[in-house]
Amino acid sequence: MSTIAAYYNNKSILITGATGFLGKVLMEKLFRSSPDLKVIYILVRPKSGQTLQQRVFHILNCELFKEVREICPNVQEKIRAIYADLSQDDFAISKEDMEELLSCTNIIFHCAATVRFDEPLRSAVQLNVVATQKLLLMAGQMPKLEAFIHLSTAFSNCYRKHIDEVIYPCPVEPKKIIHSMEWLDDAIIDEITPKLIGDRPNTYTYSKALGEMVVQQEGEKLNIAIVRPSIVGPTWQEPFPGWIDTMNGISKIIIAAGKGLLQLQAVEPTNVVDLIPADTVINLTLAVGWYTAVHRPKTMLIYHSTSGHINPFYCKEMGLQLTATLEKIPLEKPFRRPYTIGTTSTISKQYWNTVSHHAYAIIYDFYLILTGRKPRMTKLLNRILKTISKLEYFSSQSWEWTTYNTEMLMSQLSPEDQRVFNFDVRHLNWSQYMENYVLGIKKYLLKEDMAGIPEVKQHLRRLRNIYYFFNTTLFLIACRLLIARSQMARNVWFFIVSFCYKFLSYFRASRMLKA
Ligand SMILES: CCCCCCCCCCCCCCCCCCCCCC(=O)SCCNC(=O)CCNC(=O)[C@H](O)C(C)(C)COP(=O)(O)OP(=O)(O)OC[C@H]1O[C@@H](n2cnc3c(N)ncnc32)[C@H](O)[C@@H]1OP(=O)(O)O
Ligand SMILES: NC(=O)C1=CN([C@@H]2O[C@H](COP(=O)(O)OP(=O)(O)OC[C@H]3O[C@@H](n4cnc5c(N)ncnc54)[C@H](OP(=O)(O)O)[C@@H]3O)[C@@H](O)[C@H]2O)C=CC1
Repeated sequence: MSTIAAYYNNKSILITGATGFLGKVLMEKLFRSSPDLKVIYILVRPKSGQTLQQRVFHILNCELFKEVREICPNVQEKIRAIYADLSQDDFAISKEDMEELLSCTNIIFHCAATVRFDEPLRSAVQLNVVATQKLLLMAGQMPKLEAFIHLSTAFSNCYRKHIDEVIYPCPVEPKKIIHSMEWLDDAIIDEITPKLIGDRPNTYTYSKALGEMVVQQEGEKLNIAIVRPSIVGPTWQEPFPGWIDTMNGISKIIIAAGKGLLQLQAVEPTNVVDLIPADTVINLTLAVGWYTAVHRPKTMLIYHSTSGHINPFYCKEMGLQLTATLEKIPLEKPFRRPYTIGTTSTISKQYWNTVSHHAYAIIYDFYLILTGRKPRMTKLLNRILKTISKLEYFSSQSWEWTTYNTEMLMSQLSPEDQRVFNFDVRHLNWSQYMENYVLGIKKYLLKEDMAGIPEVKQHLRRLRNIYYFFNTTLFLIACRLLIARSQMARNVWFFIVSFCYKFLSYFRASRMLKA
């Protein structure tokens, strides 16, 4: 049996952010690989009118947990959902629940965070820094705690091009930031936010960097490690390929491209898209949990979960794969045929934005008005372009992450552990992965009907014909206008027509001779 899987058996595990994308994949893998674990405590808040129990029921009944439901029929009994709101001072956990957590927890996986790039600094700090600090305080009171694993992001120091497995301190101490958030009003915080975040693009990356500093400073007495994934994509292999249920940045680009709404993305074709599958991140996280608890490294280790250094996926390749896949597995109701253009040149971006986005939206809205309907495409397009512009910082650059600790950990694993907790992406086939990515988006995120694919393909063929007809008409109109105004254009036009005529006559004559 796998040593790591055996380690988690009979353990009481606390997970924050279990209702999120990575939290679900983490719980699933734990139940699948170590069905004899004692209990998983999850800190959950009621949301969207659902109680805690309804949320847990919903998670356990999703496709991701299909295999777990068979392997571990009593899975419901092994999950203890604890009411908690991490943005509140004491997490709003009841006294009894807190006592149970403090006395029983063996391992903590801290996944909860706000991942919105445009979160106001106050909320980002509250969740990604203050909540982390409080959880560390709680961890310090847990006599049975063996390891505390904190999920951060490989982009917490994205102002650097080369990122090592170390903490890079922020100029202002987290404690000072936390303190200032207590008395400054929102308007002032908004004003100083750009100065505080400095070269970072948003409050997310900044607050995650502060969170790491807090982990380093306050977790000194704990057995602690940080995992930093890059851009997390759907599952690669486990429990099945393509599972995804989150609309993160890159999925937004894929959906907008699949719906034919977005053709241009600010990317340098030779840049690397550092995608990492969710199951790879979770296998590494579980291996880190085991290693930290059993081998107790003297210093806190940071592990990068990235792909670019060993199996780079270039933007150009991704664009091509995406276009090909979206032809094979089209998304429902496309506005236009999916096509991808990647550029970072301002002039080129403006040209393609006008020709490829705005012109179509205006024409379509005009058509809607003519047919007595309300125009909506320009509004939708502007909204999508605004959203996508917030991702430009990440799509237009490349980073390099060192992975010595991740490689060291891999070398410490037995062959069986390397198989069961595989986090080696060297053999990941990106073309296959992209296909499963689109399939996963279609099936699990957009919940579209697979049986409708032939109909969509037919619709795409119609769109292609409209596109050719439209372009030919435009070309002919342009020629006609030019001919009317310029003797030179007239000469060129007559030359082309007479050349074509002569070629056709020759072709017909030679065919008649052969017959
Ligand atoms: C096509 C050409 C392709 C060419 C070639 C191909 C190569 C491509 C290469 C790509 C390179 C890599 C890219 C890197 C991306 C991520 C990097 C992550 C790095 C960090 C990693 C981490 O550690 S990060 C953790 C995860 N964190 C996120 O990943 C961001 C979360 N995200 C947000 O922080 C918010 O999203 C943000 C963004 C603030 C906007 O915020 P926002 O308010 O402007 O926009 P919203 O998202 O709220 O959407 C507002 C309304 O637009 C509607 N809409 C939105 N998209 C739509 C759509 N596609 N189709 C229809 N409709 C859509 C939506 O349905 C809403 O409508 P309604 O309001 O009616 O519901
Ligand atoms: N996804 C990605 O691309 C990447 C993610 N990461 C990191 O991985 C971790 C998990 O990310 P991911 O799963 O994608 O994020 P999600 O947004 O999918 O999940 C966030 C989780 O945090 C919980 N949460 C947020 N606010 C509160 C609160 N006030 N009280 C209690 N719980 C709260 C959410 O609960 P609820 O369901 O109630 O909202 C949810 O379970 C994060 O730390 C993130 O920074 C790092 C790199 C990339």
